[in-house]
Amino acid sequence: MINSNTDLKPASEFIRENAPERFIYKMDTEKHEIALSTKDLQVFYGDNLALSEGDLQFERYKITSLVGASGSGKSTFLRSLNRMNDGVATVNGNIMYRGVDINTKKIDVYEMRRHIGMVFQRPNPFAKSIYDNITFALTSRGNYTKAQLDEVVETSLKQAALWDQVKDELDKSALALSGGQAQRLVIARALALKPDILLLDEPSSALDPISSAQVEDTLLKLKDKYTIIIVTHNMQQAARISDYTAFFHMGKIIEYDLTRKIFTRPKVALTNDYISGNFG
Ligand SMILES: Nc1ncnc2c1ncn2[C@@H]1O[C@H](COP(=O)(O)OP(=O)(O)OP(=O)(O)O)[C@@H](O)[C@H]1O
Repeated sequence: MINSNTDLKPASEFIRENAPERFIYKMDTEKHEIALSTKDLQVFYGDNLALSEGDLQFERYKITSLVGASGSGKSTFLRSLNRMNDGVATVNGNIMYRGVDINTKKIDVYEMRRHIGMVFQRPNPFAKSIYDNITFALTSRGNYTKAQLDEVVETSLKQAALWDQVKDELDKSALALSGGQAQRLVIARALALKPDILLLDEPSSALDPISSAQVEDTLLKLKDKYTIIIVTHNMQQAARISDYTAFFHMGKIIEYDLTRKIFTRPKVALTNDYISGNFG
């Protein structure tokens, strides 16, 4: 007999009654290049466990949507990916980027964020010219010639599909741009640092439908060169633009798969309920 302690509970009692079923797609790394992955990610705000069992792989040059009801932990997860939760939450687990765990103390967080950039929900251009918005992060950390800066401004604005609209008024205040233009300027500002991965937290939820469609078009064009991870509440948007979708529920990733599978044949009943609009 392995253990004669008759006070121990039977092992069947370890099974949690209401633990939701989960399905997390694992990529074949021979066929898919992984740009970023997380392992056992766990996030606490004080004593409150906001996210656990965060294991995801993000494929290079693909768009991954993070979806789920309000408070399910999507932003908490996304913000952890480039250490935006430093000083706000305790993040345990590994975030692997090019063979390095970026969730360790020895990481130069500012340098890492040049590789993994973030765009927030509300367009937040600086009270500066369009030109200076793009060049600000570069000039504050290095020496560039005017020609180099001009080149970065043009390339970033073209990539963000804003160049044609603003090329003759680069000295104009960025605060005068429309919501959709401002959000594309903020995307251009992130691109100016030549990141590898772009994280976007509901980048079009504060925009009108036309501006939102422009931002979506921009993201689709960007995936040739960037790996994109986006939090969205808009199921149509997730279905339209993303290659992979992760469904979050009460601080856990319940299902992760190819977007077309999530939206046509989800493996977990809860995912189906959410995407069918039954809750959230
Ligand atoms: N800065 C914070 N301090 C304390 N608790 C927080 C903080 N940010 C988020 N939380 C809590 O963590 C949980 C997950 O929140 P999170 O913002 O990640 O969810 P979400 O799925 O992104 O929601 P939404 O779609 O509304 O943005 C919630 O219970 C929330 O109250």
